[in-house]
Amino acid sequence: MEQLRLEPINLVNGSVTLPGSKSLSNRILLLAALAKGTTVVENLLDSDDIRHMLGALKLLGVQVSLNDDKTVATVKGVGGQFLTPAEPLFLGNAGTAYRPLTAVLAAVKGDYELVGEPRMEERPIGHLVDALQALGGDVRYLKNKDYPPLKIVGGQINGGNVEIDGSISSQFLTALLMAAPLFNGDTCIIIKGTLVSKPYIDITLDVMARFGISVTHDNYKTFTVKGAQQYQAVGRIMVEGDASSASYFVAAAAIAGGEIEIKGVGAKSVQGDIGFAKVMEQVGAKIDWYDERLVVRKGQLKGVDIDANAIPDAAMTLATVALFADGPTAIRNIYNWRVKETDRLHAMATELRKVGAEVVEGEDFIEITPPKHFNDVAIDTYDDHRIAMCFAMVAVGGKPITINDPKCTYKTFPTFFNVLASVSR
Ligand SMILES: O=C(O)C1=C[C@@H](OP(=O)(O)O)[C@@H](O)[C@H](O)C1
Ligand SMILES: C=C(OP(=O)(O)O)C(=O)O
Repeated sequence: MEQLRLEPINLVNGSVTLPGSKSLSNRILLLAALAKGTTVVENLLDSDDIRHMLGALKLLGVQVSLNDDKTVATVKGVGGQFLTPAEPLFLGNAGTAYRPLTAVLAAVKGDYELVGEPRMEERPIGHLVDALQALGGDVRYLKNKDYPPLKIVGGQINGGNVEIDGSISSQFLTALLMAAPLFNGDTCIIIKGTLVSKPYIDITLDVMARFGISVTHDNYKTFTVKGAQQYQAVGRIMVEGDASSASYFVAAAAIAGGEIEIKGVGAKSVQGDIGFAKVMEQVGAKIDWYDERLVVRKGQLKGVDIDANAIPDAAMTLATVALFADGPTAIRNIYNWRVKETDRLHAMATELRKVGAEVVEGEDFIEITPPKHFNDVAIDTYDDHRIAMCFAMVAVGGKPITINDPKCTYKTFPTFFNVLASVSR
């Protein structure tokens, strides 16, 4: 197995231009494909999750041309007329490809099989399939009930009232919202249970609006979408920088001496993970806010006790910032860490303990007391890009660390370690 040795970094300095947001890239590609007309997508993320969406769209008969560095895509929308693919759509472990495609393909004519990596077969999708089946969609499990892979016979869905459980993943509601304009009639979606990861719904509504579809909702409890609508191509659309990827550089500047300018997200971001920078201000970071960039400097870091339900991805970065805070940090209301790339609650607890922290792993929370002494260890990454990236903060804090399988960052940020090296002094 490949390993990456990170020597202590005491100072960070310079400017980072973020790659495009994963959440925005995959939503925009799918809606551009469904739309009538051509859309040019700028600052597209080039990573595994996006490659899986692009691969699926190609098999569905959508023409997408990419520039040399794969950050500009010209998408010829097919107006909702996909081809039946000659082979199963392989979607890796990309939730932002698998879930929205499931709902959309249930609503357009054709036969589809959606498959993924072994971990994808352990990530639940029952709440979405229940809702699609309740609407009359023909979606079947090919292996285990409630889990991928799926067989879908797409066709007309009439719409109507439908409940969806929002307690495990917001991506199920995102998927249903994106598909609902394709249904014959109007749809009223009623949220059952508490909706997790709520800010991702704002991203979905924002992207749908850019493609001409408005959704009304009553404080995220019920959502109403008109049926028989067509997404409209937007000409050119620019993908914001990835706010989750920004979290590593916000943290790095807060931990080490120096200053980092982070270009691509700021006060105007539509991504909820920008909230991580607000949390870091509570922790002690010094941040200057601009519309589309941040400038971050070190502060005296203290432990915090936060509800991180709205920022599940960036909250992993807080767990390694906690190693350098005065006093313990508690990160709460993060049960769904357990159903992502790996069981992240268990994996983070295990690896933080290896470094020397005292850790309490609750069913839906984690408490971290900083180490008295740091161990120079190799971090297992469980095929989870965010574990690899957030444990780089140990080196930023001046302690050597080894990252096993560093290429798992390719899921969302293939150049992460190079970008980190470019600001490390
Ligand atoms: O909709 C999205 O783009 C995402 C939603 C979140 O998932 P959950 O809603 O499953 O928490 C997040 O963790 C994921 O990385 C991206
Ligand atoms: C949970 C994540 O990914 P996915 O979109 O596959 O859910 C993530 O990127 O942290």
